[in-house]
Amino acid sequence: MADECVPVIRYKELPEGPAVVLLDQTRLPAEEVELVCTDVPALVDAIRSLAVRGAPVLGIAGGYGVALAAARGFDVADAAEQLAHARPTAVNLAYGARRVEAAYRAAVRSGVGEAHAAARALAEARALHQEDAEASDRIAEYGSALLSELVPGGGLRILTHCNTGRLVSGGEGTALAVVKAVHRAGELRRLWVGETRPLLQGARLTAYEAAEAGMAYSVLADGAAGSLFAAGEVDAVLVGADRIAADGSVANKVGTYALAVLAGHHGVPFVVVAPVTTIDPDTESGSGIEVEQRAAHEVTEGPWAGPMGTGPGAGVGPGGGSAVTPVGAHAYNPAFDVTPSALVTAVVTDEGVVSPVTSGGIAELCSTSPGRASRSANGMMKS
Ligand SMILES: CSC[C@@H](O)[C@@H](O)C(=O)COP(=O)(O)O
Repeated sequence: MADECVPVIRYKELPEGPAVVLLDQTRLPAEEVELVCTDVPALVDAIRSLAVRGAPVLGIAGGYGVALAAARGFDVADAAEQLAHARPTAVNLAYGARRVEAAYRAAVRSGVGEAHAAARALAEARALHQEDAEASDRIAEYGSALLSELVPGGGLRILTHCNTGRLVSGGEGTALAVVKAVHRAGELRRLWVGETRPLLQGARLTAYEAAEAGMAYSVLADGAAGSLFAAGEVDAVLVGADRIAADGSVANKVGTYALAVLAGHHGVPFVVVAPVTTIDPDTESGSGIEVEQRAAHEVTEGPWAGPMGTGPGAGVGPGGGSAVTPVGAHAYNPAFDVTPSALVTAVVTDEGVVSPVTSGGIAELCSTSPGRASRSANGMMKS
């Protein structure tokens, strides 16, 4: 990450006390604005409004939020509960909150006193942040090596969905970290960026990161993916994950499943990239993953004109945007969908690659993964 970038997330001592300071992703790419959260409700709002979003950084936000509660003398158990449930699908959020809560509780039990316990909570949150940055580097290595096996010869045209880069991570991200490594190696011909309706994480955020990295990229309407495959323009699909069940089913941004079906039909590798902390062995299968349902106005109003944008129609509809549907239109707005493992060529993690994607392969990875081991050792509870 270049020095001049506004940090995606940090815990900062301000004159008015400690705070979690976020790069407000709802304002990108128009402006880089920081959002200062001095209490847990403000951070929960930031998580729900997607000012901070994407599985790994949600874990970091959950961790810093609990540390903030401890430092400010709020009820830590309540804070962890609020944060763990702020959004239901990305397992990392509950993981981060519970892990830091467990560190705080262990410190309190050891009798070190509140101030030291708060310091231990912050140290744990910082460790989580650092681990995620390191995981990102390993993911990039594993992912780029896998791609050169799957699609030898370079000149790759990679299709991605949503945003999986530095904005979702302590490091360079997950799927986009792999793309960045391929780009640095001179082997990326084009990054196809699905716009990712309704909130345009692809068009707004991935395009922003692709431009920042100097990649050749094109943004496409989600509905244009089919014709792109039919034209033979896609060599591989790389996406992130919000939760991977024990059977290898993958919950990710809505629209991912359609891309997996297209990739399967056209014989194109479909690769899921995530840290091991996104694997949830307690969720047996995809049908057990809770998919967040979001407000109708995200679909019925143009995000470009509302809180996610700066267009002339801002502020017109009930959600703050300008209505694009008839008044009273109902909407179907799941934030995620679930792709069965049979459609996934490989799951790339910071601890290795699972391919073919089977429950046995996922279980084996978890059993040998230090990340997964520390998760249970730190008292992660299913939320
Ligand atoms: C590495 S990020 C993977 C996923 O979290 C990402 O693809 C995604 O679906 C994010 O959804 P969002 O609703 O923007 O939080």
